[in-house]
Amino acid sequence: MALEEYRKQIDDLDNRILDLLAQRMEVVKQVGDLKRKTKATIYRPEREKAIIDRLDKMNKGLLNRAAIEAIFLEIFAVARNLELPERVAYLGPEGSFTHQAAESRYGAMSTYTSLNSIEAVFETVKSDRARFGVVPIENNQEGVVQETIDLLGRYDLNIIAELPLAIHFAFATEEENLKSIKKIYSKDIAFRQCSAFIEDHFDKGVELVPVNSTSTAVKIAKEEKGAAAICAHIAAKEYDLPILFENIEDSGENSTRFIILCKGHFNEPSNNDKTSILARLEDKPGALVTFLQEFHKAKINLCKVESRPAKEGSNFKYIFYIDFDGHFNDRRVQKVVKNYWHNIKWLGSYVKLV
Ligand SMILES: C=C(O[C@@H]1C=C(C(=O)O)C=C[C@H]1O)C(=O)O
Repeated sequence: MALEEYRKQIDDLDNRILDLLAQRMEVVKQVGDLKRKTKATIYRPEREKAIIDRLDKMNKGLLNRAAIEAIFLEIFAVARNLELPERVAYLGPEGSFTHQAAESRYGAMSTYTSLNSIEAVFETVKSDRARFGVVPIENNQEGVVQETIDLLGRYDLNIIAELPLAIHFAFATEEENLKSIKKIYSKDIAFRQCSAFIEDHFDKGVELVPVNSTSTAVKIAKEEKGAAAICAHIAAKEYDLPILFENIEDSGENSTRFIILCKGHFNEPSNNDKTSILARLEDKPGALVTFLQEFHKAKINLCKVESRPAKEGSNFKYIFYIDFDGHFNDRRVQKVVKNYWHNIKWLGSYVKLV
């Protein structure tokens, strides 16, 4: 068949896809009206997961699960926006990895607010200036983001979803020749994670200048002669700084887990959930062991236990951040927590992705 004929077929199929999408959005609008009347929640991650699971199962074509997910997450994002445009606050600046994570879930049609600190994201969601907040909670090379854990204790917000993102760094500059580069701007953590690349390509004479974000690094490198930035792909694109090398990080397994925060939101069980809690246990020998043994006895898998010193004025010495498999409503989970009501703060139960 000639190219023109193939293209004709593609055009016809696109027309049908668009028509079907418009029909889908009509139904979504009705769902939106219904939800507004009943004051129900717009974002239902467990329903979105169920749709993707079902499509993945019935799929006989060329698409794999990742492709189905990429297409449908964008459709869901547009759908939610049609039900009720909802603002998403994230730890900025624009072009940060958190921005990239937020866009991967909320798509191109949502309204975003970039904020300067993790606490500002909590505060913005708390005071209803945004419906959702996206912040990092853990990097597999650097460990947990302690500020996020502490803020989860201080604010009454819920974790409604987790977002794992593979972190890749790019090397971007206006210079065409590496020899002309005198200064490299980036975040401290990025220099550490790209140390082999820097050693392999530059001598000791090059100055590594830490700045507060990789987006700032890009902005400076865009203006300054002889400068380069180590940054997120999205940041270089945003400021139109040419990328010379992609994926320059030492370890190919650098990933960050982000969480989505929301006020007063409860996800229905999805069959593959994770629950996060904060536990304040008495300062006496064996308190933590006894508590954790309850999970063991109930055959509940613990994914993470992090201890944080309790702040002054508290009767407790340590606070433990705990992730475990299962939904808070599961009978097994309820059995464990029923003797610990006073010690536990439930943070959220959400679809497990990691
Ligand atoms: C339409 C709904 O609202 C949202 C959009 C969805 C969709 O586009 O299919 C699914 C779940 C919700 O996040 C719904 O709850 O069914």
